[in-house]
Amino acid sequence: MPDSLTLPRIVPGAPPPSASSKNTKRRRKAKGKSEGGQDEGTPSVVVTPAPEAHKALEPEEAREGSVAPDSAVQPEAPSPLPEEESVLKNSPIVELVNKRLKVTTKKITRGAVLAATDPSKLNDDQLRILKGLPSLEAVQKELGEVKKAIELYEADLAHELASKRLETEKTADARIRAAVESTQTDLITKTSSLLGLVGLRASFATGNFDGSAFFADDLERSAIFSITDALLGEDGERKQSAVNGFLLGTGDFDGVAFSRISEIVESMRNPPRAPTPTQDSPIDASGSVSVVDTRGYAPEATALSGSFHFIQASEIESVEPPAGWTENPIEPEEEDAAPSEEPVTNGHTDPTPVGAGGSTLDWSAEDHEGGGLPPIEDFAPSGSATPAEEASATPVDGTPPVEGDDGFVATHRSRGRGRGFHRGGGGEYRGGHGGRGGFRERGGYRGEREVNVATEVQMRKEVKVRAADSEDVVVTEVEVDPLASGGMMVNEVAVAEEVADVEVREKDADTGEFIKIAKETKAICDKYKIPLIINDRVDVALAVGATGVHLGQEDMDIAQARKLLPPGAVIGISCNKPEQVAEAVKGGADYVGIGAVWGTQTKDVTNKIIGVRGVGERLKELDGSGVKAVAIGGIKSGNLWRTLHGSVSVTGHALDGVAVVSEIVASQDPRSAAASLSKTVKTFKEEQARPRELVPSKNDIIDRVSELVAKIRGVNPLVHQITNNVVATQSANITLAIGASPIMATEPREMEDLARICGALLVNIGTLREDGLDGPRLAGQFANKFRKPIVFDPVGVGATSFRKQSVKGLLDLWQAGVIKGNAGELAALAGTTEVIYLRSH
Ligand SMILES: Cc1ncc(COP(=O)(O)OP(=O)(O)O)c(N)n1
Ligand SMILES: Cc1nc(C(=O)O)sc1CCOP(=O)(O)O
Repeated sequence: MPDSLTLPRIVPGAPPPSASSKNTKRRRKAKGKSEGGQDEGTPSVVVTPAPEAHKALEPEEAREGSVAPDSAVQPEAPSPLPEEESVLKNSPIVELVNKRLKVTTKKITRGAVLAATDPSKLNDDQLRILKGLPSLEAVQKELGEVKKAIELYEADLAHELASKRLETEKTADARIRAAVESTQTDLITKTSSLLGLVGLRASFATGNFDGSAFFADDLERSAIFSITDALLGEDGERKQSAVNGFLLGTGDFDGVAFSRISEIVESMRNPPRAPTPTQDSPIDASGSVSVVDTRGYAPEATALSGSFHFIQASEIESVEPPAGWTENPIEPEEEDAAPSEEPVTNGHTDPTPVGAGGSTLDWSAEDHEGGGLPPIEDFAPSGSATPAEEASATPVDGTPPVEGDDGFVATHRSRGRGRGFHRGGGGEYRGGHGGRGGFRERGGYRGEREVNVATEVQMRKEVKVRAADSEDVVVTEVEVDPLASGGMMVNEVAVAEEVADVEVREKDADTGEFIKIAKETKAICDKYKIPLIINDRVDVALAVGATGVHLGQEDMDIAQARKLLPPGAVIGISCNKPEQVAEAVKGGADYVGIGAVWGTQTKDVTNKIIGVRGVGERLKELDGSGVKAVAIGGIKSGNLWRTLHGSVSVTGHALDGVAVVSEIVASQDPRSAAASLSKTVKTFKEEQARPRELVPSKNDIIDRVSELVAKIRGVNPLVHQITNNVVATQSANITLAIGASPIMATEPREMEDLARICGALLVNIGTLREDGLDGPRLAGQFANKFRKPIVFDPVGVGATSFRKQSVKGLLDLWQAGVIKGNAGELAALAGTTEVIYLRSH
C-alpha cells in the first residue's frame, strides 16, 4: 500500500492520532522529504481552523500527506496522455509555491495549537502569532489557488505538448510505414523483374525469345544477355554487381545504366497493348499488322519466362505516317529484298524494304556495288518536309562515292534469287584429306523452327564457315542437323557459294558421332575446296584430316596441339582479353577468335562482352605479328558494318573476318545471309586496302570544298543537327549559307523519319545532358542504317567522366564518318595523354 494512504487524515477538531510506528515514521520521513511533505518535527495532530472545516481538501494537501487522496478536489486538468503520466512531476514554480505553503501551514498549525491554549498563558510573541493567524490562513488560501492555477496551466501545456508529440510520432510512424511498404513493393517488383530476367535467360538460350523489339540497340541487347549470364554464372563478383545494380538501380552493366535495364525488363514484362481497333484505327479489321521483328518467335504456351508477356504480332500497332507528310507507298517486299533487320529500337524497326520504291535513297541496292556514300547529288533535297522523290539507286553519274573511305558502303541484301555476289578468287584449298561424306537432308528444318524452337535447338549442330574471301578467316557458320534426314542442302549451297572455311562446333555428340559429323562436313568442304576447322578437339581434327583446330582458353594449349597436328595445320584460339591475344601471338597461333563482341543467344558467354571498340583494343596486340583475327559473337548483317569499322584499332589494325553462327543458321535463306555477310567483309577489306590521302594539299582542299559547295547548292540537302545550344543558331545559319537546310531536332521519336529524309547528321555533345542521350543514340543508328554520313563532335570529351561515358556509349553504338575534334579531344578519344603531356611541358 502506498505510504500516502497510511498517513493520518487531518480532520477538523478530531483527537490527535496515535503515535506512528518507527517504520511508518521512517517511511513517512523519506516520503516527506522527497515530496516536500511534513518533516518529523511537524506535529502529527493538526486542526484546521473552523472557517475551513467544511472545505474539501486541495489535491496538494493530499499529495503532501495532509489528507487522504480521495478527499481531494481534483483539478479540472485534462487527463494526462499515457506517456504524460510517467513524466508528471512538479515544475520548479509549483515547488516554490509548495515550499511557501509548507511554511505557512507550519505557522498555521502552530497558531492552531496556540488558539486551543488559554490566552492568559500565552506570551506576547504567541499572542502576536495568534493574531496573525487569519492573515496566514488567507495567504495559505491564496497560495493554494495560485498553485492550482499553475498546475492547471502546466497540465494543459503538458497535454498539448504530449498531443503534439503524439501527432509527430504518428506522422513519423506513418511515413516510416509508407517508406517500408514502398521499399517492400519496390523490392518485390525488382525481385520479380530479376527473376523474370533469369527466366528470360532460358528463353534466350533456346532461341525462344529474341526480344529485339525492346532493345534500343545492340549494346542494350548485349547488356541484357550478359546480365542474365552474370546472374546465372560462376563469377560471384559479377553476379553480385548485377544483383546490386539491379536492386539499387544505380550504376551500369556493360555500358547500359541499370535504370535502363530495369526499364527494358519492365517493358518486356508489360509490353504495350495495342489499342482496340476502331474504324479509324491503323489496325485493320482483319487484324493484319506490321510485324516488329521478323525473327521474334511467337511464343508457345510453354513460354519459359513465366511472368513475361511476349508481344504478339496482333498487339503491335501499325505505324502511321506522321500527319501532313506525304509518305511514299510501301511497296510489297521484292522477291529479292530482305526485310530490313537493324537497328531495331524500342518497338520500332524499319519494315520498309530499302530501295523498294520507298521514299529514301537506296544505298543498299545491288547496283550500288561500289559501296560507300552516294554522291551528294543523291541526297534528298530539302525545302519542304515532304520526303524527296526516290533518287536513283545508282549514282547519277556513275562516279565513285564522294567519301569513299568513311565506311558507308551498301550492304547487299538481296535474297532468294541469289544474284549479286560472286566469290572473288575462291578459297585456297588447304584441306585435302578425307573422303566423301554426304549430308543427310535437313528435313523441313525451317518449318520446324518456326513452330518449335526448342526442338530445333536441341537438334542443332553447328558448323562454322569462314570468310568468303580466299585467305580470309571466318565469316559464317552453318548447321548440320544429324537427326534430320536429307543433309545440308541449303547450307551446302551457302558454303559453296559464299564462305571461305568451315568450323565444326559440336557440343553434344560423343566422339564417334562428332567424327561422323566432321567427316560429312569435310566432304562438303572438299567438294568446294574450303578448309575445315574443328572446334576444341584435336583428336577429331586428326581423325578426319581437318585443316586445323580452334582452341578455347581452357582447351589443349597451342604448343601441344602443334606437336600432335601435321605441319601446316591451322590453329586458332579464342581470346576475350588483350593479354590472351598477346599470349596467343607468343604461343604461335595462326588466328585468334575475338569475342564476344555483342550479346549472343548461341552460347552461354561467361566472359565480358567487349563491344566493337574492345575488339580494337585486342587487335592492337596483333600489330606486326601476322596473326589473323576474326570477331565472334552476335554478329549480324545489321551490325557487321559497325563491327568491322568500329573495331579498327587506334593503330589501324582491322579485323580479317568475322565468325557468325545464327545469322546464317537461323536464316530463312542461309545462302543470301552468307552472301550479304561476305560481301560486306569483302567491301570493307577493299576499302581498307585503298590508299588513303591522309593529308591532302591546301589547294586540293580548296578545290574540293568549292566543288562540294556547288553541289550542295544544287541539291539543297537537309542536314539533321543535334548540336549544343551555344552554337545552334550559328550552325543553322551557316548551313543555310552554304546552300543546305538545317533541321535541329532532338526528339528521339523523330530520329527514324529524319534519318530517312536527311542528307547527313551532325552530333555535337557540347551541352549534352543524360536525358538528351536517346536522341543522338537513335539518330546515329538510323543514320547508319540509311547510310547517311555522321559528323561527330565530341566536345570536351576528356573533361568529365559523363562526357567520356556518353561518347563511349555513342561510339559503341554507331559509326561516325567524321570525328571532328581538337587535339585534346582526339587524344582523349584515342586514350592517350600525349597532348596533355605536351601542354604541361
Ligand atoms: C572463331 C572462333 N572463335 C571463338 C570460338 C569459341 O571457342 P571456345 O572458346 O572454345 O568456345 P566454344 O566454341 O568451344 O564454346 C570459336 N569456336 N570459334
Ligand atoms: C561460338 C561462340 N564463341 C563465342 C566467343 O565469345 O568466344 S560467341 C559464340 C557464338 C557466336 O554465335 P552467333 O554468331 O550466333 O552469335
